[in-house]
Amino acid sequence: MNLLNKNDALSLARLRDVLIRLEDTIIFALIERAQFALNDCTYQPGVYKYDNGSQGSFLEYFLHEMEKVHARVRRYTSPDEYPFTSPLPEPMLPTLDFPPTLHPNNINVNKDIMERYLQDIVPKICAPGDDLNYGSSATRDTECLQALSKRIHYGKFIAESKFMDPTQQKTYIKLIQNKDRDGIMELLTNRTVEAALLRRLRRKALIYGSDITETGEVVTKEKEVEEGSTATAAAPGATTTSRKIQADVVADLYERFVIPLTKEVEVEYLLQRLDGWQIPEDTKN
Ligand SMILES: O=C(O)C(=O)C[C@]1(C(=O)O)C=C[C@@H](O)C=C1
Repeated sequence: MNLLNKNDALSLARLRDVLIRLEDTIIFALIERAQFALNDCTYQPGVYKYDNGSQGSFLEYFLHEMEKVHARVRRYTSPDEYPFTSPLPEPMLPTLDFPPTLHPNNINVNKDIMERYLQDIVPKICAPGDDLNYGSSATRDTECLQALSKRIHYGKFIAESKFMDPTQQKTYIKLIQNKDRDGIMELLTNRTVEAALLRRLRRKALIYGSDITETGEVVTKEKEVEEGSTATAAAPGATTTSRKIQADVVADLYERFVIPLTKEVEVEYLLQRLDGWQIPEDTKN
């Protein structure tokens, strides 16, 4: 998606295409993380002494160092990129002129994303234990977190696109003026799109998580289980083998966490949408 082009950034069909592409990024990132054990010590504060004075966990240290470099190459000046850490340095590249697609807002749900990722996702996809691959786990964690953050914050563009729809704008304005959070949530919800997304995700996760044998046979995780394969067994309580994740885990995490947080971003964005905005005369009544 070229966010320097305003038409691209506000077409609902194009935005949904971006979300579909990000599904692939997220599934592969999760599969990559699932190769390594939980490595809980990378998430606990104070395990190591850090040269940047950080008191947080190894993951936070790593994220901050990486985000500093990314900030220097202006990653976070793009309206679809949100950092997890601060303070960050100014870019060394000249600023790009993004057209003002989004209404000014202060929404950043990365704290919630981090919490859910650590509490719900990592324990589901990784085998318990410690395999000493701390750098590899943290690298994969940052890839998962960045992809999830981008996907979820795309809710802002989607909300803007829905708000700008002339057939809906009047209704949105009324709901926003009444601070009717539930009404806004209901209006922006499209259950058909959500159901199709979950079906597609299950299929994708099944295919991406499969192995192809030398004879070209596709061996899915489900099949391995059915046939009592000797492939690396999942650790007790974990829902994965050491390399692949189950299709249902991905769909479940979208259903319980990715879609609801995206919708939360949409609602929050819309609640701020009228601030400092001149309501057009023809939508006033
Ligand atoms: O596609 C949309 O209309 C969105 O708002 C995105 C999304 C999603 O998170 O995938 C969220 C809410 C809708 O109910 C459907 C899908």
